[in-house]
Amino acid sequence: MRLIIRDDPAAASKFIANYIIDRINTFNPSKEHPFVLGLPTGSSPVGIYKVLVERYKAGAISFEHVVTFNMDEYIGIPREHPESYHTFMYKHFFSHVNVHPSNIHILNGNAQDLEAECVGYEAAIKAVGGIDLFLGGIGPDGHIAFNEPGSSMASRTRVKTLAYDTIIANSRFFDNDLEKVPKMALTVGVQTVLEAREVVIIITGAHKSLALKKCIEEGVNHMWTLSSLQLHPHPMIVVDEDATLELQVKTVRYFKSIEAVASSQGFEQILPSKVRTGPRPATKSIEPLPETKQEPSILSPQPLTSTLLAAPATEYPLRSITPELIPDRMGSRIAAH
Ligand SMILES: N[C@@H]1[C@@H](O)[C@H](O)[C@@H](COP(=O)(O)O)O[C@@H]1O
Repeated sequence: MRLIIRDDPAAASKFIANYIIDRINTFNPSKEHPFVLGLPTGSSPVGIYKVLVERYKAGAISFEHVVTFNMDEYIGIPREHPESYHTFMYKHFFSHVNVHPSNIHILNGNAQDLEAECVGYEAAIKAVGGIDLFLGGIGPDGHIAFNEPGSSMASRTRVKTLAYDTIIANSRFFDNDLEKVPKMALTVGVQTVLEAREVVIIITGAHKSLALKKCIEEGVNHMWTLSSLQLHPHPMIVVDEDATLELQVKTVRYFKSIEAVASSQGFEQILPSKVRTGPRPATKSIEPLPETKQEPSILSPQPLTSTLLAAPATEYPLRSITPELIPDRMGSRIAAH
């Protein structure tokens, strides 16, 4: 886990935008080998999109070969609604860069068959070889995408009822009228996020500081679904100073010192080159275990346990099927005389 602390939301956003640009450029995507980017909505990522658009206009990045998957979408409001996540994404990002409309994926909250929509979304992610980098934000209750407290850590894209706290939080976008806030949404699951090769989260503001504490200083807990990142091999959380208010001083100092020492040694903490540039597995998003046992190092920080824990739920070892019950009576065990 990397925790990057910056003075304010603008500096945190700039750090993430530059990180994403660096990742895409290093990956050097092509039509046959596109970079697959997971994207969030909400007020937190707005500053990131702003920098990405500026840097695109300055010629620092192209989205020509970038495929996108959004995290979530409300159910029951038209796509053209000013607060739909479709509208949000076009307003803040897609309309300003050269991403191909055919490469954009956003869940359709008005699909006739919502279940089929979710299954198809997971299949589409798999078909492009999995998500390279999932960018996300969190709610004040620590939810990632719309994976509200109590969501299964093995969850996948599905219909979700929104928590009352989230409905209240989101009412600011609906004239502060709870009645107008959609109560249901489609969302990628916790497991969908964990299967991305890399996850980057932005958290800003004192109102999210308790969630940050729960997610990084305490154990994995389905009541704070961001804490699932502790099971991911390459998570990075970027925060502003306000978001650290509930953290212990030693936690803040620890993560700051890690970053300072790394840069004093002349390098950033980077991903193993295979994760940065592929080659990607055809259908699985998790890298195969190395054949020879490798000691984890700064360039290969992937211990065996994290690989196993982040493996798709379907790949956990299956228990053998319980045999049919055979009727048995104590009497039948007593030898006849
Ligand atoms: N489903 C979205 C989340 O993906 C987002 O992280 C959260 C935070 O939004 P904000 O950044 O506005 O606090 O809002 C909604 O709940």
